[in-house]
This record gives sequence, C-alpha cells and structure tokens, in this order.
Amino acid sequence: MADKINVLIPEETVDAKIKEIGEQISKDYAGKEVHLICILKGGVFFACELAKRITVPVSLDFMQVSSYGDATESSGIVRIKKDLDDTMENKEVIIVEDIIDSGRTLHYLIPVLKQRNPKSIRLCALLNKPDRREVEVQIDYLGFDIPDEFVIGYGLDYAQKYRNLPFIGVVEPEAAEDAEEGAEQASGEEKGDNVE
Ligand SMILES: O=P(O)(O)OC[C@H]1O[C@H](OP(=O)(O)OP(=O)(O)O)[C@H](O)[C@@H]1O
Ligand code: HPA
Ligand SMILES: [Mg+2]
Repeated sequence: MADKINVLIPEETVDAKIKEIGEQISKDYAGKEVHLICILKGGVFFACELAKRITVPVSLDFMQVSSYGDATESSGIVRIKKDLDDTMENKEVIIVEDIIDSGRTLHYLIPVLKQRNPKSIRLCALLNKPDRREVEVQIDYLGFDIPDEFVIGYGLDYAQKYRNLPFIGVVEPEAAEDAEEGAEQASGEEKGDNVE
C-alpha cells in the first residue's frame, strides 16, 4: 500500500531558502574559499543545491555517518561509515546536514572534525527540530525550524525511501509505525531472534 504523504514545506519555499543561505555564505566568505563537507546520505541533495548558490570558490568532500538505520528513532550510536577523502587542514569548512534532530550525530562529529585542524568550522543545516534536542549543537546557518514530526524528502529518508522528493513532507503516523515495527523485526532477525 502506498504511504500517504503530506507536504510540510513546499519545493518553492525550500529552494528560496537555499538561495538565501547561499547568498549569506557568499557574503560571509567573500575573498575566501569554502570547503563543504556533506554528510551522507541525507545531506547530499541540500549540499548540491547549496553549492550551486555559493559564488565564492567551493570544494566538496563527503563523509557518511549513520545513527538511525531504518528506524525513526536514533540508535544513539554514531558510526563513521565513510571517512573524508581530502585533508581539512587550514580550510574554511562548512558541514552540510539535512537535519539536526536529537543533535547526537553532530555533537559527536564536530569535535572529531575540529581535531583535524581546519582554519574554521561552521555548521549549516536545512532543518532543525528543537523539541527533540538531547545534546547541544550550534547551528550557524539554518533553513527551517520544524515541529517534532518525522520528515522525509530533500535527502531525508524513511527506511531509505523518499529522499528524492523535492519538498519536505511527513508520512502519516500509521504508515510510520508500520515501518518502525518492520525495522525492529528486521534487527531482531539479524540478531538471530525468532521473529514470526
Ligand atoms: O540529530 P540526530 O538525531 O543525530 O539526527 C540527524 C542525523 O540523522 C540522519 O542521518 P541517518 O543516521 O538517518 O543517516 P542518513 O543520512 O544516511 O539517512 C540525518 O541525516 C542526520 O545525519
Ligand atoms: O525526521 C527525520 N526524518 C528522516 N531522517 C531523520 N533523521 C533524523 N531525524 C529525521
Ligand atoms: Mg536516515
């Protein structure tokens, strides 16, 4: 059965905001170069659109971390699945993320990246869910504060689906619960539990 999806932030609103953030970054880094670090997978759509809106020279690198798997709640354990290709040494780094939710991913990652001696390091996130914050994270460039709902689209997935939607949406709760149960069963199976 197809999931029912409601639009939370329409495509035009997202695009206009990304343009605005790109202009702000271009002003703030005038005369410099920026090194964007995209956090995969969720950050990739935002990072690409943002990079197109920045007028100072941009370099890009990618890192993959994961704490959600296919669930709608963070496992609390952040894993680096793919590290950066290039050095960050002496670069003006901006980390690009799709969402700051509990804050755990970036709370873990920022100190790790600071140790690699960038000239500066800032965080840019498309979405922020302040009601869900468990640990403090400073966001330097933000698209939107959103309510405590599990969102999809623009890079954000729901069990790996819907990242390609050009807007921010919400899957209806019933469908979301089904997927959460599915993810729990799958992880039970991995551990060798007897799941019927
Ligand atoms: O603030 P937090 O509660 O830590 O949540 C935010 C993180 O969770 C999501 O990643 P996920 O682990 O789902 O990986 P993905 O980007 O590959 O979907 C999202 O892209 C952020 O990286
Ligand atoms: O609301 C969300 N949607 C998708 N992935 C996420 N990762 C953290 N929060 C979310
Ligand atoms: Mg995810």
